[in-house]
Amino acid sequence: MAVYTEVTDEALRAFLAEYGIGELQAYRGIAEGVENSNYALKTTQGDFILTLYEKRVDPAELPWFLGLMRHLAAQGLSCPEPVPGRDGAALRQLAGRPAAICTFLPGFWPRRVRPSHCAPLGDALARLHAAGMGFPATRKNGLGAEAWAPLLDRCRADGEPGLIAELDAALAAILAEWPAPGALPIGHIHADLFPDNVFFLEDAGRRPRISGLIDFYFACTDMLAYDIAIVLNAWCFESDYQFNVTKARAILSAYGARRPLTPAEWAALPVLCRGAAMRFLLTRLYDWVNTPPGAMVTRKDPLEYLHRLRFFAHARDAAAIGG
Ligand SMILES: Nc1ncnc2c1ncn2[C@@H]1O[C@H](COP(=O)(O)OP(=O)(O)OP(=O)(O)O)[C@@H](O)[C@H]1O
Ligand SMILES: N[C@@H](CCO)C(=O)O
Repeated sequence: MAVYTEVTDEALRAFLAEYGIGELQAYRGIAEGVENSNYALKTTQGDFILTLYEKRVDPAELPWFLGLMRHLAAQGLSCPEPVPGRDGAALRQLAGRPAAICTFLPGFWPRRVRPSHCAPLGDALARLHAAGMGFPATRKNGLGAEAWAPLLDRCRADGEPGLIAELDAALAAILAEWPAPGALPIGHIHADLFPDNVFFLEDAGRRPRISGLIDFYFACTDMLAYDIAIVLNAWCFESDYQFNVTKARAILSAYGARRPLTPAEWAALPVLCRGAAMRFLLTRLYDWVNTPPGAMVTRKDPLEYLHRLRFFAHARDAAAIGG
């Protein structure tokens, strides 16, 4: 579940009085998500999402995330748009936590990814990258390549020794090949565009179209192709860990129709995919060894990403992963 901070009825009504978004009619905590506390609000003026920012989000960075979301929405990308209070401020305090209200997006995230989700996804990722171009402020990727060795060290004492040894070797190989700064095009990337952060609506023929992208709290300024690598990791593996090259091709060709990849990006794609697998493996492993038994949060399985890492380690070139 992800309601770490409980909000009382009274506190919420007092909070909403600072906005001009109507009277509260109903609200409920949202069980999904692991990072922040989320509430769905219904007011006399419509539906909204209230987020209370928890552990991993640095409050000093919230203006950047909210500013990026505002910028992307203004460029026509469908994403949550921060709603300002009567005083113009979108970032406020509630129940002792930084909090913001954003617009509600309709649609559902795909519990089972079908190939037909993948072209719209690739297209949306390219649109996101294009829309981000005019946002001037940058944010370093706090979970980028230089964060991985320290993260692995913090898992070392509690991780299974065979696994830690495999990760040590894999990480050394990834870092040895990692693109140098400036080698690939950079921009603002989502950095966590998993199926649960992409909402779809379907027409009568079950053809999905994207209704919006959510959860920009890992967004940062990094290699655009690294965002593609994250998406290939998160969307293209079946439950038996088989890589679905049809899905990957659909993502890559729809993305490339809007922004063709450079030869250097194609060449780097396999190592970027290994790096992305390593990043999610490590954060999941860290959470796995540091979440106390009985905590009210669903831990995600790190080993899913070990299988992905092993797959990408055998991919000789981009053609092996759908390029
Ligand atoms: N703008 C929005 N419109 C509609 N629903 C939303 C919106 N933002 C969040 N939600 C709902 O809240 C859930 C959790 O949101 P989100 O993924 O941002 O949380 P989180 O705690 O940051 O999770 P994680 O980082 O684990 O994905 C979503 O699956 C969705 O159901
Ligand atoms: N998408 C992440 C969770 C945090 O955003 C994962 O699946 O490990």
